Amino acid sequence: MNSYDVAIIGSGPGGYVAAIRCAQLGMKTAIIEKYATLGGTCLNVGCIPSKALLDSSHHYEDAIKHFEEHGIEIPGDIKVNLEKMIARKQSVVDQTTGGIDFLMKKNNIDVYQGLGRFKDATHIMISGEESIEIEAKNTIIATGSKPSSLPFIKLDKERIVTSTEALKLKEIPKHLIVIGGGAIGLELGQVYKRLGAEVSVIEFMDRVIPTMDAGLSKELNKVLKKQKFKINTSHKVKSVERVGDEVIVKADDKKGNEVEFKGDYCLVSVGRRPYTDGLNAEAAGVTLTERGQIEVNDQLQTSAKNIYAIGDVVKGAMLAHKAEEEGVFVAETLAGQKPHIDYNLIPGVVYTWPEVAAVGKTEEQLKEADVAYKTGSFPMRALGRSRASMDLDGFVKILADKATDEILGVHMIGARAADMIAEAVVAMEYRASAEDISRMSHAHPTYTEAIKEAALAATGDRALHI
Ligand SMILES: Cc1cc2nc3c(=O)[nH]c(=O)nc-3n(C[C@H](O)[C@H](O)[C@H](O)COP(=O)(O)OP(=O)(O)OC[C@H]3O[C@@H](n4cnc5c(N)ncnc54)[C@H](O)[C@@H]3O)c2cc1C
Ligand SMILES: NC(=O)c1ccc[n+]([C@@H]2O[C@H](COP(=O)([O-])OP(=O)(O)OC[C@H]3O[C@@H](n4cnc5c(N)ncnc54)[C@H](O)[C@@H]3O)[C@@H](O)[C@H]2O)c1
Repeated sequence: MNSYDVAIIGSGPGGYVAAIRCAQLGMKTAIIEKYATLGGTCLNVGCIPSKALLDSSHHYEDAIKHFEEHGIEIPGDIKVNLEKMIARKQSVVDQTTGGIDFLMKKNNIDVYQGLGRFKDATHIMISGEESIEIEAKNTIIATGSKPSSLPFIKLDKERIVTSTEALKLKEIPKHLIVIGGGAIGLELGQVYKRLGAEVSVIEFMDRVIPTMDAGLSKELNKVLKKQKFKINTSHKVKSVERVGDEVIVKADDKKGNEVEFKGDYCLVSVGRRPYTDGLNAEAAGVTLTERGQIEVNDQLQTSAKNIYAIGDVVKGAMLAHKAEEEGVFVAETLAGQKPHIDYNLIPGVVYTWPEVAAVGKTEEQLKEADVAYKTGSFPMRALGRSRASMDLDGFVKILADKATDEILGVHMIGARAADMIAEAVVAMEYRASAEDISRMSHAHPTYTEAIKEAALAATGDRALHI
């Protein structure tokens, strides 16, 4: 029987990064993945394919809507070849997952394909083409998550679909009904909106992206409406039914009146659930929470001392970079180091256009905690860079401690906000004040000048370009 210092179950961003770090630190490492390709949700049916389709659909939208104003004329019709678009997405996925195979080989990590199932706390059965057993001194559970749904919805995966199927539709919906106005609903909704679908979003809460700062929700809502999305907030879906090629969704609005939506496809994007099916966690003495997550302490250690859990299957944000940080954290803990993760500084991004990005506390959280804070905002439209690209929507908002000026939260919506948020993370990691950012030179013309201007605004109303 093969024996390892550490075995990792699941090869998503949590698992494969943990494996690399364990191998770097000299541990004999195995990784177990039930699917034929490595990379988990993120690389196969999540972050990467969704961004590939967002990119392609963005090019198409630019071509049909914006090329002309740039003085670019294309004779004849511009058409979408959906099959080719989906094939390009798949080739991006294949290259990326192939890259993980390479990294496993480079780091001498043994890869097992098959479902990992605990026999006890130090033995794992792997049922793939043939069944084998391995021994592991330590195990990291990184089994991720699956789409969740509502109890009354029958997902037929043809017309009533989750994100997994929405990444490979065979036709552009005429009318896509999206249940859930979070990251998945809005990102994939925007893909099909750009390709020509009518898109209706039905959101239970009173705003889209309800966990982010309310200012971001408001601005995104405004921009999406301009893009002709139909947004229905404070709506409680009560039935979803397929009739032939039609999907009928019924919901109650804020006043309790029934509203009916008829479309040809329905995307159910109401969150994801931790995935532990087939793991036999209890045989290893690993307990789950009421919500089905693996229970862990602050060291990400489960109720079994030699077993750790990371990523979507434990508490916290369901994000690839959070899973990665946790993978490194556990590997370094096993090596006797004292790593640290500041969960307050894990940024959140929604890859709509304009992009939405944030780190730290929202205004709502600061109010709730009774923290005295000040704000500085700057609109993207006041930047020369934004005018050059005609990306005028959005703003940067900095929240800083009223007494000390320390930055407590940064919230932005605009072109390339996903990349810009890294500046705020660095600043907050070093506990910078708004004045610190306001005194740093930002290249001109860039979108990042809005961060400097917002910092100036937070430091005594000193913004220069408004
Ligand atoms: C459409 C979509 C878009 C997304 N976009 C983003 C984004 O832009 N940015 C971002 O940060 N996050 C994004 N996410 C979320 C991100 O994909 C997850 O947070 C991330 O994949 C979690 O990583 P993980 O390693 O915990 O688990 P996963 O990536 O889910 O990987 C778990 C792996 O474990 C395997 N597994 C499970 N059980 C077993 C078992 N018993 N034996 C063997 N293998 C097993 C699974 O097959 C899977 O491959 C997106 C998700 C979706 C669905
Ligand atoms: N850009 C990114 O980082 C990215 C992209 C996609 C997914 N993800 C992650 O994947 C996970 C799943 O994404 P998601 O968009 O499905 O979840 P989410 O939690 O981001 O959004 C789900 C939305 O559905 C709403 N909702 C819940 N129940 C509802 C109901 N009965 N009727 C109507 N609306 C309802 C919620 O209020 C919420 O706005 C999230 O944790 C997210 O962080 C991240």
